[in-house]
Amino acid sequence: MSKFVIHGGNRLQGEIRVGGAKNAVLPILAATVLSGKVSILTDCPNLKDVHTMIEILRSIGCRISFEDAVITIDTSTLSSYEVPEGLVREMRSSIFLMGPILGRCGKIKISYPGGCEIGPRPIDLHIKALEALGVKITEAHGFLECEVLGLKGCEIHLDYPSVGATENAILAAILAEGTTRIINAAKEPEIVDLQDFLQKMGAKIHGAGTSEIIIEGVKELREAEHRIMPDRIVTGTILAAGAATGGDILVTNAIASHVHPIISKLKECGCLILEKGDTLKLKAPERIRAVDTVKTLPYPGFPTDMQAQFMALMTVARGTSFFTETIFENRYKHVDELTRMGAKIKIDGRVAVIKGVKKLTGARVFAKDLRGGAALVIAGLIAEGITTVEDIVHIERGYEQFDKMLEQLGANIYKIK
Ligand SMILES: CC(=O)N[C@H]1[C@@H](OP(=O)(O)OP(=O)(O)OC[C@H]2O[C@@H](n3ccc(=O)[nH]c3=O)[C@H](O)[C@@H]2O)O[C@H](CO)[C@@H](O)[C@@H]1O
Ligand SMILES: C=C(OP(=O)(O)O)C(=O)O
Repeated sequence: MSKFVIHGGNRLQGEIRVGGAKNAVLPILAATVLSGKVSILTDCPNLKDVHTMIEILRSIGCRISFEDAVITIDTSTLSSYEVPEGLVREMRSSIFLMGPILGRCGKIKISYPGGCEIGPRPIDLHIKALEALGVKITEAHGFLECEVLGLKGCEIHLDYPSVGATENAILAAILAEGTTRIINAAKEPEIVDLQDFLQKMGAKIHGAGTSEIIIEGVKELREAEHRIMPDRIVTGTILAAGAATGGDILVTNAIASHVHPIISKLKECGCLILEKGDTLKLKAPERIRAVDTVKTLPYPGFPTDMQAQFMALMTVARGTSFFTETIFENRYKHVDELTRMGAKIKIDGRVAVIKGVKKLTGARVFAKDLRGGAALVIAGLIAEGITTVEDIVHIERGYEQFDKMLEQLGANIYKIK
């Protein structure tokens, strides 16, 4: 298993460009199935999850090339509605294929994706939305067998603004007959990016970014080209790393409005942040102040995908902060590892109390999940001595060449394979 070795203490300085978002490219890749034509996606991140999605799409007959951040996909050759179990188990996001394959073939057989490192992650809301559109779903032996004679537009009230369920419902409704309204939809920017791509293919959809999305079903879609939106979580992670090290950095290809909840917390910590065009400049004080509270919420609240990285930052802040994780049940696995590095953190259910210390000390720690792993890298950048972060396969699901990005900003970090 690969690991990162970090010699802590360097202040991050310089400029870095953020690439396309994992959480945008995955549903968009699934959406390409709907057209049965060629789609071209640019600025795609070269990540394990993206390769898994490509492998799944190839296994059901699609033709794909991925070179220099450009994915060209021809879904006219789709030949199967059965998604291989091994690949579905590898990546939860394979569930995004339900809506498009049902739209295109009227059938899908897919294994239940199950839970993952950050919690049980049920798919009841996806199932309810698809059933509302007329899909008959049978669950047996760990598989979902779904069938529909013709999807019918309807009103879908989501009990919770689930990002994935909103995306799956959109994808199923695009080729349905009539109008679908998704009420209490998730408002995340990745849903707006999905809408932009679908509109380029000729879909009739509006409202993404608000809590009500309206789709008029169409019979056919066309070829489209789309540039994937910048990854707001990578942007936030780099800003947090800059803040933790007392840095002075410029992040390019960033959309400031997508990271406002993070920027506002960083300002509370004493960082100066300047937004200009598609750049964000951060200048951090030598030692940041603790923020009182961080509560994860659906967008535009503070993102759960930034909770761990921000906690790493708070471990060395002046003062005490209180975190509440409201989205996932099991997203504090980084806490034991941060504690091993000298952090003072207490957990009580969904609340974590972080008492800032003057310094962390380097240690051998294990990434247990994607963002928790990124948090350990940030901790390693500020710790005294050497930190080894093991099991970085988790980190590499969501960060392309994380070590190289940080090295470009002056960090002393390298990867051992
Ligand atoms: C690929 C992708 O885009 N992943 C993101 C997406 O995940 P994902 O789409 O899985 O997250 P959801 O918004 O669906 O999940 C939020 C909460 O709803 C629950 N839930 C969800 C669906 C369902 O059918 N039933 C149910 O109970 C989940 O267990 C969780 O507690 O949004 C999350 C919340 O911003 C992010 O952390 C993930 O990075
Ligand atoms: C939890 C995440 O992703 P996924 O939904 O792909 O597991 C994440 O990106 O932090």
